[in-house]
Amino acid sequence: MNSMGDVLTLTIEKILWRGRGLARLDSGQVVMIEPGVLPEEVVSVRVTKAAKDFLQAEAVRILTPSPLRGVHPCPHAADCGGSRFGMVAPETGTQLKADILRDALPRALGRDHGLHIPELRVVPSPKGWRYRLRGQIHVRSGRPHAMGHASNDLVPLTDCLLLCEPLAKAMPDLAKTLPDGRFTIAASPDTGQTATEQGDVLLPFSFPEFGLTLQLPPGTFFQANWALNQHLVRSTVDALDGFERIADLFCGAGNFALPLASRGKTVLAVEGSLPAVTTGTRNAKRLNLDSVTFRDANLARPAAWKMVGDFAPRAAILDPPRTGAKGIGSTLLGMPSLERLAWVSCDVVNTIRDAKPLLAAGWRISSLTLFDMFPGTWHMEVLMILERP
Ligand SMILES: C[S@@+](CC[C@H](N)C(=O)[O-])C[C@H]1O[C@@H](n2cnc3c(N)ncnc32)[C@H](O)[C@@H]1O
Repeated sequence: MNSMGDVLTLTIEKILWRGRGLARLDSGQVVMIEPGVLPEEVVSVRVTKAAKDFLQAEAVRILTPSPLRGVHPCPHAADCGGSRFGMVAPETGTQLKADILRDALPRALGRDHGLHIPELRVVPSPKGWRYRLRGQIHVRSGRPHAMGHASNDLVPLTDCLLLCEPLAKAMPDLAKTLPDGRFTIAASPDTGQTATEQGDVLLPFSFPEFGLTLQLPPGTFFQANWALNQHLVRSTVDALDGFERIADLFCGAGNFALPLASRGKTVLAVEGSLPAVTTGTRNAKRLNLDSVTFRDANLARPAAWKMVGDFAPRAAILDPPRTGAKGIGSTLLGMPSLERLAWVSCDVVNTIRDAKPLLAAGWRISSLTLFDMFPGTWHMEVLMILERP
């Protein structure tokens, strides 16, 4: 029996969903190791939790490194948890994520799921580093910090390799304008202009393929990897080609709804954050996109779904937060007008949990695409298209 604090030598079998390494003791007992280890590495680990069926552990030393492991390029890597897979080349990271997804998806579906899983399409990020146009910093005495991964201590930041160049460069000056606290900072992909969530600056964000430029406040949610977001939006819009009435649920400020409206679709865009709805509505008005209606509603409540049902969409986009949207599968099943769903997922295990009632009723997964939105981390965005039987 192992207990907390024990040090073990283990070989990593594979990386699990959420980035943890899986290893087994000679007895067969599973050990899950905190993110940052790679397949086939021999690692010295310290047990941090001894549960009944498994152990949790953290790596103390990499004894035999994977040939995939290189030197992490960030000076803050040892303390900051922001890019825990930054020790592999970005292309390798993308392949690693594809392996993680190929392993996790059938397991989430359940042992005897009997479903056809389409071949995975993988879209890498145009940039492996310096891709984020939005980030969060903790400010203390006018200086930027990140939350340390091994503790709750703040790590002073001189740079962040995830942030695009203009934002990383402006970070110290932006921090000087802020009181102590946690703040969003953002940069425009069009002009490089930077701003914090405080104040009333609007930053331009273009969709060249759709001929649209949105004006977004830095504090509003938008996809941080804007270059790859172009591919995500195009794939989603293409997947719903042929449908005229579309519900964009968990729509944010209209990342999908506005491009869809620019193609003449009638869109009901539903979102629980009022500032995002206000931003979406303002952009629709500015751009004369009058076939989209934004509604501020909580999709955990039946009243919101009554509104969606009354709209009678033929297709829907679902892009809930990481925690997913429990109960949504049964609600969608009760909506007879729906024929196709574009489910945008940043946690596919939660998505499968939520989609199970639809899959059990015969809906099929017709396509599956991994967008490597967050290089340097284990996180990924998955677009799953579901079709009514
Ligand atoms: C992953 S973001 C997606 C936003 C948008 N689709 C985009 O691509 O920019 C999830 C969105 O769901 C919204 N949200 C979370 N819980 C919600 C709820 N219960 N009802 C409605 N919207 C919710 C959040 O405010 C956030 O804007």
